[in-house]
Amino acid sequence: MVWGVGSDDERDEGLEAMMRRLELEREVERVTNRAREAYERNASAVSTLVNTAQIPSSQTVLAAAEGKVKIETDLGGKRILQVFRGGPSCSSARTIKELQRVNIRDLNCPARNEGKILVCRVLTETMIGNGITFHVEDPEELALPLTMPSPTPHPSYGVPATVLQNLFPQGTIIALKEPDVRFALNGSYALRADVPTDVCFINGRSSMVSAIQWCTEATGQVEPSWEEHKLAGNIAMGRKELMTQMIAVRHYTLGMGDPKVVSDPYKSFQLLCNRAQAYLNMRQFGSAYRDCHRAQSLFDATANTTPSIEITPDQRKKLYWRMMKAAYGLRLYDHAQKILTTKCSGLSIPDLPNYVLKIVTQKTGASLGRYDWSLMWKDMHSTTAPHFEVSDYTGPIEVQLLPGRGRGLIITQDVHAGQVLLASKALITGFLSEAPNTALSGLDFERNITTKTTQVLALDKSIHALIDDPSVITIWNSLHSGREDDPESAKTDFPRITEEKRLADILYDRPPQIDVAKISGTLDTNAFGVSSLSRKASEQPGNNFHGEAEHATMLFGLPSLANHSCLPNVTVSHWGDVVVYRALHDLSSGSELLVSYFSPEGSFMARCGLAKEWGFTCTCALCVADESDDYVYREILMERDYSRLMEQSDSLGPREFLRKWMELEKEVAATYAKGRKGMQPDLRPIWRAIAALWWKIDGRRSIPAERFSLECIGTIFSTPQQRATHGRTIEKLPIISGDGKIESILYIARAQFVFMGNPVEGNAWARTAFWAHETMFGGGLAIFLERFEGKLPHRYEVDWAG
Ligand SMILES: C[S@@+](CC[C@H](N)C(=O)[O-])C[C@H]1O[C@@H](n2cnc3c(N)ncnc32)[C@H](O)[C@@H]1O
Repeated sequence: MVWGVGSDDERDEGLEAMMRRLELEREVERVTNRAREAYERNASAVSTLVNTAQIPSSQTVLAAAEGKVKIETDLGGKRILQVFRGGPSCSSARTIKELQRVNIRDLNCPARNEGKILVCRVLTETMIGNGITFHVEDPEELALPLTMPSPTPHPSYGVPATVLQNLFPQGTIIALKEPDVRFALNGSYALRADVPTDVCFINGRSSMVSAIQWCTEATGQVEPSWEEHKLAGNIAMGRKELMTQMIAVRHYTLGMGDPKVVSDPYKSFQLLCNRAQAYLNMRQFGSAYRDCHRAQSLFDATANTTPSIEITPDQRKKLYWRMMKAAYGLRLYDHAQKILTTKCSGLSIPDLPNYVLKIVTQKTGASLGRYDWSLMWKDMHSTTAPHFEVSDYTGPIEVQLLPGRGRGLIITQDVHAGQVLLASKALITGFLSEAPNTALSGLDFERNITTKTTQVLALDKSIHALIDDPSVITIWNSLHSGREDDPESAKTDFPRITEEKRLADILYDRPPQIDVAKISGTLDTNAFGVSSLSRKASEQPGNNFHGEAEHATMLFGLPSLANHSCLPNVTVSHWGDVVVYRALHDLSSGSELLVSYFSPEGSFMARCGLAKEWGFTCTCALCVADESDDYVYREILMERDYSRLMEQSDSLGPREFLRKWMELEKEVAATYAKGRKGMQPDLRPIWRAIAALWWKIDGRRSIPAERFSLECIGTIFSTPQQRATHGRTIEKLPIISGDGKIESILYIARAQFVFMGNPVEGNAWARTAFWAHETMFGGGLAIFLERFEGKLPHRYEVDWAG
């Protein structure tokens, strides 16, 4: 409700909401300050053995937890959460067997207690907020809170509370590898597991646990039998909800720890197969593949092990089918095909022909850059977080080290306008819809940066993605981490990893080491906000603190190596989580592929500022030309007079308004150096405003004005001879990516129909708009028509075939 409008009751509500917001802002500030103090204390304190006198007993903790609120700050039903990062946060790369069991009194703080493992019991119910937090007790009945900021592969902010609370029920026994002990916000000791693989489920019947003497009986349930775990897992998995698959995984994992299962490979096989399916349902393809591989080694002599069990043909079929799907999900298409032909042929699986076709399609995409754009377009509209099953395509480009700009992408053969040069699926995405009704603010004290909701989500998901598929770590490492101390920051190439190498990394001997600070740095330096062709997925309103729209966050591999120019020669389009680079013009072999990191329509000073933030000075022809202009005065004119005119639209008659815009055009044009030819992007919005006014006063004159607006950004119009050969009105497209130039071309098409009564010209301009769309985005006429329905000269029949 707008403040000051409506009944007294509504006004009171408005006031109340405002007070709540102010109070919340103060609370956010208080918590931030406390967190910063805790971070600084942790960073500067000398690590010493914990003082047990300052650690509460299990009873004290249980009494204090009684009736505690479980969900944090709330504003009108919306959760406002702060996520704090900072401090060392590398996961343990050791196996449980390599670690020495200790109790809480043996731990140091602040420290990552290397070489140690803490076996403890979940004491309290799970609190939900910044990830999840619950207290654990050790065998001596000392209790500490344990926080897991990223407990689930699907960000916990979108996971129902009931699922989160069921992940670690009271009484569950867990082992904390190389425990990270820190001072919490209130100054007391706290455990933290930034990487969830450091927290292992331990079956209460296992030899490790039965050797422990606990002071008290466990609160909560007694360890179920392995059959009960299997049944509970099957029930959770059968509910077919993504979130309950995590519960299924927990049950199967605990079941596998039962001594009866450990000593019986057949039982292990069953649980591994089931867990693989639960992982597949969660799209955790690496974990699914590892389970299938372990299960295979129990019966298949070709897996380089001595088979220890016999299985039924049905079990065999199920296992290989799951394994194939895991390989496909990992985008190991050759390997998936091999499993299909050697292990699945002859099986009566209804989906089999579908997968045969899918694999061929992916391989075609990878080798030719051909995709089913219409299908992607359709899928993109059916979800708010689109992930596509497509292979990456690398066209005729190679990575080269370029003087003064690090690596860059060089085109290795002549290419034509519109040719796909690169198509690449995001390594990681963060969509606002993944944290429904939640505003997240990430604070990284170490790097002194604040991140938005989708960036927090992307970090959470990155941790899980790398746990699931560590073969991608090589790609991550080849991107700049933004850390000076990173030995890998002087990169010279981009790794192309074979399927064999990826498989070896996925089937690791020891857990991969996940460095959260490094992941955060890499995201910060390389990920960016993405506006997808489908706005539904990429830009959703209103989740953050101030209700602003937020783009999706995405990180790409090879595409990240493209350097910047304010005169880019490729267009960038986003289809869900896939980025596509197409040549904007015909380009010759040896040219560098250049994208624009920011809008070339920005003023020279704005562009310089943005390039500086990226750590370079742009030396493109536009910047060189701009440097000799009176760019400071131009900036003043655009900041002051342009903005003022934009605000005046309603208060002046069209002719008076037009006169003012024309005056401004003259003044801005005069700031360009004498004799300067070509692009003058600052004039573009002015000419668009002039064109719009002519539309109202004398429509015919809007055509040359709109043409100027296109010329300012580098458009070259076709000569009559050129038109005679291809029928287009434009020879060379302007540099601006996005939809603006298509709108301008369609604007002229409409004016030709409406004001000039010239359908021949109208058709030529409309077809040129379609050609421009094909060059920039591809996808065919249907997509173009759907996207530009509102801008088309709709009352007139356009002859698209020409
Ligand atoms: C996304 S990376 C591009 C790949 C990078 N060159 C590399 O070696 O990893 C962005 C970084 O590349 C460099 N860069 C990009 N465009 C540049 C340009 N036009 N001139 C100089 N350096 C540039 C800057 O260091 C920038 O921070």
